Amino acid sequence: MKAIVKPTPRLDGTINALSSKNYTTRYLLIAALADGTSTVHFPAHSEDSDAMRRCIRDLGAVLEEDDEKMTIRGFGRHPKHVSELNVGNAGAVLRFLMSVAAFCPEVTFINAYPDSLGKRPHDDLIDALKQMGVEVEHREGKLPITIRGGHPHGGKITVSGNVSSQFLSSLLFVAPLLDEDSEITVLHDLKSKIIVGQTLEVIAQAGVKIEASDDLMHYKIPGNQQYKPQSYTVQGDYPGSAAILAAAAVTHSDVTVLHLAEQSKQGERAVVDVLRAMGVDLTHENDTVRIRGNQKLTAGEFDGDHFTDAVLAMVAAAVFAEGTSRFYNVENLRYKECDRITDFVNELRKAGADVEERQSEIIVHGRPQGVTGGVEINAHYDHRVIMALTVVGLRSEQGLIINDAHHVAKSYPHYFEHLLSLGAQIELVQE
Ligand SMILES: O=C(O)C1=C[C@@H](OP(=O)(O)O)[C@@H](O)[C@H](O)C1
Ligand SMILES: C=C(OP(=O)(O)O)C(=O)O
Repeated sequence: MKAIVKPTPRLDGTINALSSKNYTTRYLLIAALADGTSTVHFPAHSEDSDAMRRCIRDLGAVLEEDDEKMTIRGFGRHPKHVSELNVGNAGAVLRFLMSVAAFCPEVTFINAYPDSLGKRPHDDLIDALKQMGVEVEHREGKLPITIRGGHPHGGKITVSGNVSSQFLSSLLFVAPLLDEDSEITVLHDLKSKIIVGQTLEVIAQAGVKIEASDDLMHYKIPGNQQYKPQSYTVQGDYPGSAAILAAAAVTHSDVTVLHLAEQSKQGERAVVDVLRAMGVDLTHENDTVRIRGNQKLTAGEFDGDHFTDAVLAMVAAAVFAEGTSRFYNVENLRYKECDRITDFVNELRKAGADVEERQSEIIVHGRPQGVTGGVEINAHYDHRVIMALTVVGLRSEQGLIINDAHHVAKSYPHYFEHLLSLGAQIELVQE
C-alpha cells in the first residue's frame, strides 16, 4: 500500500488510543506460561500481537476471543514440542520466545523478514541461553535460529544490556520456572531500561517473585515458581499515540487522545513532557491528552533512551521547531526494524528536513517555515518510520508518498484511519 500524504493545515477531533503492544505481548506470554486460564482485556490487534498469539497457540496454549477480550489456557513450563515458529517481524516476540523454546527439544525460528528482523542481532541472548545448558544454532547471531533445549537450568547467568533490554526481559520471564534459583547480572549498560519495569510489573501481577536491585542490573529469582492465571487489562499505547500527538503538534489542531494513563510504566509516556518542553499547548488529565496545536514549536535536548519507541515521532515534530534539537543516547535505534538513525535521517533529508546523525544521536535543525516534500519515501519495513514521515508530510508544501505503508500494521493498523478521522488529507492506494 502507498500512502499519499497531502499538506494538511488543520486536525480536529477525538480518538481512542490503540492498546499497548508491549503490554499485550507480555500479558499473552505470562498467560501462556501459567497453569490455568487467564483473561486479557482489550489486547492490541496488530501484526506483532498476532505473532505472539499465533506462536503461543502453536506452543499449546488454548485461546478464545471476542471483541474485547482473550481467554488463554496456558501450558506452564510444558510447551508443545513444535519444530518451527514464525514470529513475523516482531523482535520482542522472537526474543521472549527464544527462552520459552528452551523447554522444547528443538525449535527453529524461521527468517520471515530477511531485510528487517533477519538483520537484527540476538548474540547476547544466545550467550545467556548457552549458560543455561541450551544449545543454539544460528547464523552469526541472526535468524534462522534453532534452539535445542529440554532441561534448561538456572544458576548464575550474565547477559549484556548494551543492544536491547529484550534479552534480559526474556530471561526474567522464564527463570522463575526453572528448578534452580537464578541470579541474573546485566553486563555493560542496560538500554531501554524503563521497559524492564513493565516486565517486572506484569510478572509480579501473576504472583511470581523476583528481587531486583534498584539500578535493575542484578536479579535474584527463586526457582520452581508458577505463574498464576489472572485477569489483565491492557492500557493505551504511548509509542503509537506519540505519532498522533506529534501530528497535532505540527498542525493547527484541537486533538484529544483518550486512554493514556497518567501513571504508566511506559517510558514513552515522556512524550507528554517532551512536547510540553517544545512549547506545545497540552493538557493531560483523567488519562486524556488534549493538544491545541498552533504550528509553533521550540527545539530541545532529550535523552531518547527514556522513550525509545517514540523518538522518531518526536524528531518529526522537531523538524518544524525553532532552533536545533538533539536526541541523544539513542544508538540502539540502529538495531530496530531498520537502522532508525541512518535510514530515518536519509528519508527525512529527502523530504527536505535539515538533520544530522552521530553514532548515537539525531540532530535536527528546525524549519518552522515547513519542508518541501514532493518525494517518495522508503518505509524500510518500519512502522515507526512510516508514522513519523506521515507527520512530516502533513506539514510539507508538496506532500509525501510513503511506499509500503502497509507495514504500519506491525503495531498500529488503524493509524491512517485515525488520522483521516481527524481530517488529515491522506489517500491510501492498494497495490
Ligand atoms: O520489551 C519490549 O517489549 C520492547 C523493548 C524495546 O526494545 P529494546 O530493548 O531493544 O530497545 C522496544 O523498542 C520494543 O518496541 C519493545
Ligand atoms: C522496535 C520495536 O519492536 P520490536 O523490537 O519488538 O520489533 C518497535 O515496536 O518499535
